[in-house]
Formats: sequence, C-alpha cells, structure tokens
Amino acid sequence: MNKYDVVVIGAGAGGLNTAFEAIGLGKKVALIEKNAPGGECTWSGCIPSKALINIADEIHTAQKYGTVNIDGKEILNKVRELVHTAHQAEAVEVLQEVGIDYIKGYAKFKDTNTLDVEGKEVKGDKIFISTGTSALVPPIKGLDRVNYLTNENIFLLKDLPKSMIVLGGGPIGVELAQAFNRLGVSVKIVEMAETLLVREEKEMALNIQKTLDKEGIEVFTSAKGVEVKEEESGVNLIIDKDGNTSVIKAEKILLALGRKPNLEGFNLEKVGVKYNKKGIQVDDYFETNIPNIYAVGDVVGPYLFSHMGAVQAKQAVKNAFTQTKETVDYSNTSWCTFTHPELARTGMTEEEARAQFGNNIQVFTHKYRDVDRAVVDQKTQGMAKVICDEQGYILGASILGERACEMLGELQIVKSFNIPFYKLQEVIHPYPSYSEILLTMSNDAYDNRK
Ligand SMILES: Cc1cc2nc3c(=O)[nH]c(=O)nc-3n(C[C@H](O)[C@H](O)[C@H](O)COP(=O)(O)OP(=O)(O)OC[C@H]3O[C@@H](n4cnc5c(N)ncnc54)[C@H](O)[C@@H]3O)c2cc1C
Ligand SMILES: NC(=O)c1ccc[n+]([C@@H]2O[C@H](COP(=O)([O-])OP(=O)(O)OC[C@H]3O[C@@H](n4cnc5c(N)ncnc54)[C@H](O)[C@@H]3O)[C@@H](O)[C@H]2O)c1
Repeated sequence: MNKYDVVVIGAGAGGLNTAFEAIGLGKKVALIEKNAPGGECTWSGCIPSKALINIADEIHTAQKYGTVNIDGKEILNKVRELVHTAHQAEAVEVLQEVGIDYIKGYAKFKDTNTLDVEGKEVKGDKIFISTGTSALVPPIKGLDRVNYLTNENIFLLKDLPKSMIVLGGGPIGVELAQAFNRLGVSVKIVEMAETLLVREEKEMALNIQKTLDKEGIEVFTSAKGVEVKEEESGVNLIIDKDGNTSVIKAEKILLALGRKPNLEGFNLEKVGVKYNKKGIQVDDYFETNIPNIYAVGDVVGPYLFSHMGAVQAKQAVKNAFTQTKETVDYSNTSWCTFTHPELARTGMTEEEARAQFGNNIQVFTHKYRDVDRAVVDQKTQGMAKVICDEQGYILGASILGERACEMLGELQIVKSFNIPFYKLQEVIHPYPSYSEILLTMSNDAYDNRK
C-alpha cells in the first residue's frame, strides 16, 4: 500500500498546481490521473483553441495582401503538434523529476483517506479533488442520435468541415466560431440570450458580434436550439426565435452550451462529500465538509479558468499545511476572451457597478482609434473602460482591442494592490505603445480626483 501526505485526483490545471505546491512544502505527493497529465486546458481547451485561433489570425491577416491556400489537415496536425509541445512542461518525467508520484488510472474513494485506483490502494492524509468539468449536453430533442462535436473531439478532426453550426455563444462558441470561419469553414452561431458573450460589457460584446457578422458568420441571437436531426448531407438544427421556428443546416454541429462538473463515478456520496449541480461545496479555504478532503479548480468554480485553478490550488495547499488562512479575492478575477479583437476583463462591468453603487462611480473610456500605435498598426477597432469608485479605486475594467489581455495585467496590479487608478499616470510609459490608452484614462482620473 502507498501512503502519502497528499493525494491529488486529476492532473489538470488545478491538480497539477496542487501537486507542485505540496512538493514545494516538502510533502510526499501522489497525483492520480486517468489520462495523460494536462487536463482540459492542454488537451481540449486553452492550448488547442489558442493554437487554432493564432493560425486563423495569421491567415486572416495574410489574406489582406493576397490569396492563401488553406490546408485544413495540416492546420489541425499543427494544432496537435503544438499541444504536444506545450504538454512537455507537465509530462510524467517532469513530475517524477520533482518527486511527484504519478499514478495513471481512475480513482475512486474507498474511505475518507483511501482511494482505489483500478485495484491499487492509495492512502493520503489529505486528499485534493480536482476532477474538472465536461461539456454540458442538455436534453435537446434528437441530440442523442446526432454525431455532435464538443471541445473534447473537435481538435481531433482529421480535416476542416465545409460548414458548422456553433450552438452557444459563450467564450467557447465565439472563440471557435471566429477561428473556424477564418479558416474557410462557413459558420452559423446560435445563442439564446440577446447578445453573444452575455456576461461582458454589452457594447463590447455587440462590437464583437458585429465583427463576426462582417467576417461572414451568420449570428442568430435570442434563438434557442430546440431540436437536431442528422441527415446524410449534415445536421439540421431547429431554432426557436420569439416563438417562430426555422431550420438551419451545416455539415457539423459544435455544442458550446456550458459545462457540467465531474462529480459522478468516484464515490463522493460514499464518503459524504457535499456537492450540488454547480460542483463540490467547499469553505473559504477549499476544504469540503469532510475534514482533510479539499477541492479546487473547475469542479468547485465559480470561475472556470486555468489560472483560477492555479490560484485556488496555491491557497488550498497553504491553508492545509501552514498557519495561513487565506482565501481568494474573487473581486479581482480576470480573464480574456481570445476573439479578434480580444476582450479582457477584471472585476465588475459598468452595469454591475451601477447596480451596487448607483451613480457613485466614475467611468473612464478611451478609443483605440485615438492611439498612435493603433493607428500605425491599423488596429484601431476597440476601446477600454475603467470603472472606479468615488475615491478612484478600480471596481472593474474591460479592454476590447489589440493586446487587451497583456494590457489588463497593468490594471490588475493597480486593482489588486489597492492603488488609486489616478496614480498610474505617474508611471513613465514608452511611446508609441497601446498602454497610452491606460495612461490617458489615468490622466482623466487624476483630473477627476476628489
Ligand atoms: C475550448 C476551451 C477553451 C478554453 N480556454 C481557456 C483559456 O483561454 N483560458 C483559461 O484560463 N481557461 C480556458 N478554458 C478553461 C480551462 O480549460 C479550465 O478552466 C481548466 O482546464 C480547468 O482545470 P481543472 O484542473 O479544474 O480541470 P481539468 O483540466 O478538467 O482536469 C481534471 C482532470 O481530472 C481527471 N479526472 C477526473 N476524474 C478523475 C478520476 N476519478 N480519477 C482520475 N482522474 C480523473 C480528468 O481526466 C482531467 O484530466 C477553456 C476551456 C475550453 C473547453
Ligand atoms: N478565453 C477563456 O478564458 C475561455 C475560453 C473558453 C472557455 N472558457 C471557460 O469555459 C466556460 C464554458 O464556456 P461555454 O462557452 O461553454 O459556456 P457559457 O455558459 O459561457 O456559454 C454557453 C452559452 O450557451 C447558451 N445556450 C445554452 N443553451 C442554449 C440553446 N439551447 N440554444 C442556444 N443557446 C444556448 C447560453 O445562453 C450561453 O450563453 C466559460 O465559463 C469559461 O470559464 C474560458
């Protein structure tokens, strides 16, 4: 029998970071994973999607200057090659080198300190669950008889389809719809909410929607996919828009309808770990209702991002083994949707800030078209918005445009360390750079300070 200080279930972003943190504290660690290490991010999420998006962007730019021959097979092979390259950083040998015992297999609880991994017993003083999520497949009529795509099989395609319906206009749907369309796939996107990317600043989500429309994607909003049928020629989706139904067709359909936590099959009930349909319930320090069983990452939520899994893992391990009792400040959560233009976000939207603070907020905006760097780069689409409280501290910010994701980092420092936004204008920024956008808004905040 193998006995460890820490046993981790799942080697995705949450589990890997948990294992590395615990090794850093000198603990004896086992990491159990049914597949290769890396989880969704490496194999069917961030990495393949960003690889595809970047290739699609390069092709889109090149097409401004001439005709480009698109070889779907080669592009998809390249994406898989890049996935394997990224995977090297978390390969089994790398884990073993730092002292993590990697155990390949499916883990099931036997009791609160013991797991069964396909017949082998593994014991841990503390157990960390990080089993992630799977694509949500709702009970849409006919779906069970259709060969649909999800993030789990789309990157395994041998060639690009001619056409594709993307059902769901959240980040997965929108990022992949744009990338596939830029690679020559004729894409239709169906979203039941009023806009795509419904959680984002409305004007920015609409700006992206307009871009997709201009690039040739048929966007159906306030339209619910209600029935699917597969024929020899492809898939028919029946959509319901304001009570009127119509049919749209394509060779393939991609489901991007949200996620479902992986809670079943490993005896959570047997050991009494509490969960609900959103995921495993933990306290502020990531401990479940069962002492010494912790959970982190997507299976906990509330934000399903690789970087959030990493942040939670760090806190959970520190809380479990040191006197520290720290929790994650979710008001500083940031993310980026990798459309073109990119949409980066931290904290509240203007609407959320107004709902909480009424008119006692300050809103600063600046357009990319008024920035020299954007003008010379011909990247003038987009804007940034920073929302501050009355004292000038950032409540939230969104940036839509070139390099938005990298620029958000600067605002994240100011926000996370509680520095008033107007202080940023004291920092020397190089010219010509996109960060002039932040500098200009900070100057406005300085003029507006109380
Ligand atoms: C298309 C797409 C694009 C995305 N893009 C981004 C992005 O750009 N940026 C970002 O931050 N996030 C992105 N995400 C989200 C990101 O992938 C997830 O937040 C992240 O991978 C979650 O990590 P995790 O460790 O919680 O779960 P997972 O990565 O899902 O890992 C869970 C692991 O547990 C294993 N497992 C489950 N049950 C058991 C068991 N009983 N025994 C053994 N092993 C088990 C699974 O095999 C899996 O490897 C994207 C997601 C998708 C689908
Ligand atoms: N760049 C990134 O960081 C990134 C990229 C992709 C995914 N992710 C993570 O993955 C998570 C899941 O993304 P997602 O896009 O699958 O989920 P989501 O929940 O954000 O979006 C799903 C969308 O599908 C719509 N929908 C549901 N049923 C429908 C129906 N029958 N017809 C039409 N529309 C319907 C919903 O209204 C919703 O807008 C995200 O919350 C995010 O955390 C992150």
